[in-house]
Formats: sequence, C-alpha cells, structure tokens
Amino acid sequence: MSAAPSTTKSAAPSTTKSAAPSTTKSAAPCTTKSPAPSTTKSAAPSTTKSPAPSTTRETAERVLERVFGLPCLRPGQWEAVSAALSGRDSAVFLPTGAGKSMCYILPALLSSGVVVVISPLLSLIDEQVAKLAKLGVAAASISSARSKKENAAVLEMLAARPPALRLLFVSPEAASTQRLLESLASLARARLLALLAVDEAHCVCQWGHDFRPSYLQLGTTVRNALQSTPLMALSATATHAVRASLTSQLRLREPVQISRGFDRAEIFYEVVLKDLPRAGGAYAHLLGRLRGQHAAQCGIIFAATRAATGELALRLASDGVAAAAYHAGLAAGERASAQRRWMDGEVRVMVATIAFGMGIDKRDVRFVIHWSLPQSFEAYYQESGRAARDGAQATSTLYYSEDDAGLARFLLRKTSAEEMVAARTAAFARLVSYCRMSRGCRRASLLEHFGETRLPLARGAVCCDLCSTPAEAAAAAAALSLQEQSQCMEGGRSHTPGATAPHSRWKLDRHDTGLASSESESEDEGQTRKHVQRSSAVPAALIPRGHKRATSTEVSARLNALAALEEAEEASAAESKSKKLRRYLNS
Ligand SMILES: Nc1ncnc2c1ncn2[C@@H]1O[C@H](COP(=O)(O)OP(=O)(O)OP(=O)(O)O)[C@@H](O)[C@H]1O
Repeated sequence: MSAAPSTTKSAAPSTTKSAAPSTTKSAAPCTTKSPAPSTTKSAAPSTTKSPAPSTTRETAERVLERVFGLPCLRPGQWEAVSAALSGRDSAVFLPTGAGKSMCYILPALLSSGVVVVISPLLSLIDEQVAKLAKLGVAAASISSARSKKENAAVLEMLAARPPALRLLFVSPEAASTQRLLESLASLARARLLALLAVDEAHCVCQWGHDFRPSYLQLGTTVRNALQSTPLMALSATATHAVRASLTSQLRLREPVQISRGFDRAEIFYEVVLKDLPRAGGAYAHLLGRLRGQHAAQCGIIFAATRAATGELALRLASDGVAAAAYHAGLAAGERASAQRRWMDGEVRVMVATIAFGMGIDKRDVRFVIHWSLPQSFEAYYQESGRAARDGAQATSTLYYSEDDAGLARFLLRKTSAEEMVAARTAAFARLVSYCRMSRGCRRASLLEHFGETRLPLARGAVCCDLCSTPAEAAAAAAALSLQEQSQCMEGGRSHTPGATAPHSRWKLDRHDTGLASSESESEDEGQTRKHVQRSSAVPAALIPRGHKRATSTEVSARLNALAALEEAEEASAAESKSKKLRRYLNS
C-alpha cells in the first residue's frame, strides 16, 4: 500500500503520472527568477501565525528534479506550494493537466508535516498512492475499500513520531470519521500536519448537494477540528460562481488565489451532429474516425450509461478496434485490469462512463470522444482535458443528438438535488447551444463559460471545427435545422427545433441503473445506491392510474409526453400544448 518514507533519496522517475518529464511543457528552461504568468491574488495579509517559508523556489525545484526527474515548476505551482508552507489557505484554479497534484505533493516533501489529500474517487486515490510509492514517497490511503487491519496500520503510521507517512489520501467520507479526525488533530497539535488539500474541489458544489453530503460537511467537521492547518482547494473546472461557493463551503480563510486560466489551446474542439443522415449512421462515422484520423492512437470514448459502454466496446472490438469498457458497476479487479490494459497500450480505446474521467493522466491521449452528451460544460471540459497532456495536439469530438439531449435533461432533473435543478438546467442549455453553434469559435465559447476570453493561437493553428471549416459547419447546422422543421411538419412533433426536443426513442431501462451521474465511487455506497434507486425510479406521473407499475411501452410513451410537457413549459411559449399534455397525463 505504501512505501517506507524516503523523501531524501532520489527515486527513479516512474513512467506514469508525475514522473516522466514532459517533453513539451517542461522543455523550456526554468523561469525560476521571473514571476510565473499565473495570477496570484493574495487577500488581506495572512492572519495565521506561521512565519514566512524559508524554503525557496530553488529548493523546491531541486526536490522536484531529484524525486520526479522534472526540471522546473510550472506556472502556479510555486505560488501554491509557498502558500501551504507559510500556513496560508489557497484556492488553486489551474487548467486540466497543469500539474495541480504537485501543488500538494511538494509541501509534503519540503516540510516535516503530513499532507492529507481529500479526493473523490477511490480509483484515483489508489493510482496516486501507487505512483508515489513507486517514487519512494511514503503515501497511503484510508478508505472503505481497505480492510480494518490495513486502515489501522495506516493510523499507526500517522501516530508514529515522526509520522511514517508523507501523504495520506482519503475520500471525503473517510475524512470526517471521528477516529481519523482525532489522529489528525493530534498531528496538528504536534505541528506535524502540513496541509489539507481538497482535490477536484468543484465536487463540493456538484456532488455535495446530490448524494455526497460529506463534501458539504468538510467545511464544518474537518475545518473545525483542524483550525490551524492550511487548506488548499484545487480544481480545473470552476466557474466564478463555483469558486465563490466552494470558498465559502470549505470556509477558506483569506485564501491566496492562484489562477491560470482554462485554455487548452492544444485541444481541437468539434461537434458531430448524430442526427444528420449519413451512410451507416453516426456509428459508421465514429468507426471511420477510429480507423482513419485516429488509427493507432490512444483515446477515450465517454458514453452515458454502463450498458452503453459495454455495447460500444464490444461493437468496436468486433470491428477490429481494440477497446475495453470501464464503469463503476464493474468489480474493482475488472476496473483495475481495464485501466491497466489501457495505460499499458494493450487496448487503445477506453469506452467509459464518467467514472473514468477525473484525474486520469495518460500523456499520449490523442482523442476524447463524447458519444453522448456530458452533463455540463464543466464535465465536458474536465473529460476533454484527459487529452493532450503531453502538450501535443489532440482532438475532442462531441457527438450531439436531440435524443441524447433529452436523455441528459431527464437524468439531470432526476439525479440533481431539488435546489440545483434550475441552475443545472440553465447550464445544460448553454451546452446544447454550444453543440448547435453554426458560427463563431467553440474554444472561445468554452472559455467564455469560465469567464475568460480567448488568446490568439500560434499562426496557422486552428482550435475548432467552426474556425477550420466554417462553411461545412454552417451547412451541417442548416441541414439539421431543415430536417427538424420537416419532421415537425410531417410528424406534428410538439417541440421547437433546436434548444428543446423530446427524447423520443430512448426509454428507461431498469437494468441500466448505472446512470453516468451516479458513477462516482462514493465511499458511502449506501448513499449512492439510494441515489441510483431514486434516479431510476419511474416517476409517479408516468404510472397509469390503477396500475402498480406501468408496462415499458406505457412508461416510454408517457416519458415522451412528460418530456414534451417539460420542454413546452421551459420554452413557456406553448401554453395550449402544455394544457393538452397535462390533460393527457391526467387522463
Ligand atoms: N513541473 C512540472 N513539469 C513537468 N511536468 C509536470 C510538472 N508538474 C506536473 N507535471 C506532470 O503533468 C501531468 C499532469 O499533472 P496532474 O495530473 O497533477 O495534473 P492536474 O492539474 O491534476 O490535471 P487534471 O485536473 O486534468 O487531473 C503529470 O504527468 C505530471 O507528472
């Protein structure tokens, strides 16, 4: 589980995360003396008692070189490390692949204290512990996936003086347990707790409300118990609203704000309209890509449901594309094996739910494909961000269809906490508009969502399909619009083409409860299960009167009706249709 502490001896660089020096980003000479181009806003002067750090940037880079074989710090990293070492809270917003992990790993190697990392996914935790252990850094985890004996052994390592651990990874659920809090408080009293880091901190706002209340409690339980320890929140996908919310939820105190923008200029963004008629349909288009432009490349395909990952992986494999499926419903061993085979290049395509997205760090991912719609812009950015981590060009392709949008909207309503539905529906509408853009620039639109403006690209570089082939994109959008209009006229479909459309073909499948939004491997499996059951339950309005359960055809028909009703209500322009549908649902 963890290696003996070894923060001094040099370790051979591992071949995975945080190990091999980047061939692109780190190739430039270190800019040790010049200020990094990140924005570092310090709020009012620190109120903490800790003195300014005596560790310099040069010392940090020496450790970086010795332990990880990396020549220099990237923008934003030193500011974060320095804030932690001087006992300040910090909010670290750096783009995907920027090297946020190093912001909390280095303080563990540069101080005598332990760093505790609160991380959302058990698979992510395991991967980080394994990678650090390979490098000779003593790291371990405490979670429900470990036996009591293993967890107790880790607590003993923490209780040793000096502690036998440099980094401890825990889920938010484990972080709030009394026993661990007591152990950490004892470390803090001995001034041996260097930092609490909340990785993927946007989960506090996203999942805290839905099905992981432990996230919302971090600000009270953990912060209250460990008042004197600096807290670092890290995220790549936080809008200004989310930043403000997580700062208050986690009770950050005058945090040093480290922000470097979200631009991933090396990723080419494109949208493929699934609904456009083409020979062999959208699948043929996908297969063509995998055999053509992406032949021999490594990539990830995100699908909406567990069933879809299995089906698509099988179909691709039968068409000669080496693919594996990954979702949270697989046994831990199966998941680990699929991930290992993909990391090692045995299979080049991973077809996964979002259980696979966060934190996955494989340098040569050349494409990320969304076979169905992500749930938000943030999710899209986060998942696309698995690509191009070596700094070389990669492609992010999103396959869009009205039916998928209907399914995603339905899931969003059914799986979100009530107070979040309106905001999420509005955010999702922005994603749909992005998909339906026929002019402009997708990269600019994505950045705008995070409150940023696009910087010019290098000469000759293109960032999206709209910029590279504007005529084609406009023609595709026009064809889709025409097709929808004619469908409306022929079929009398009750939706306005474009922003809203009923999910006419998909139906709720009892066996497919592995909805993507429930893919987080929550520590508290009971909570997750309840959440899944809640989200997959047939809504009462869909069960015909006098029936205990509706048949699947009835459910399907009524789902469509409900969806159409909801769409009509949203558009608030179809009062008469709404009444008609209400009458239908009440009949
Ligand atoms: N100073 C550095 N120089 C070169 N490479 C680095 C440096 N710091 C980190 N890296 C490498 O960058 C890669 C991405 O790091 P990391 O996984 O921490 O990114 P991240 O910001 O957490 O990304 P995401 O939010 O997408 O998960 C890793 O392979 C890591 O080894």
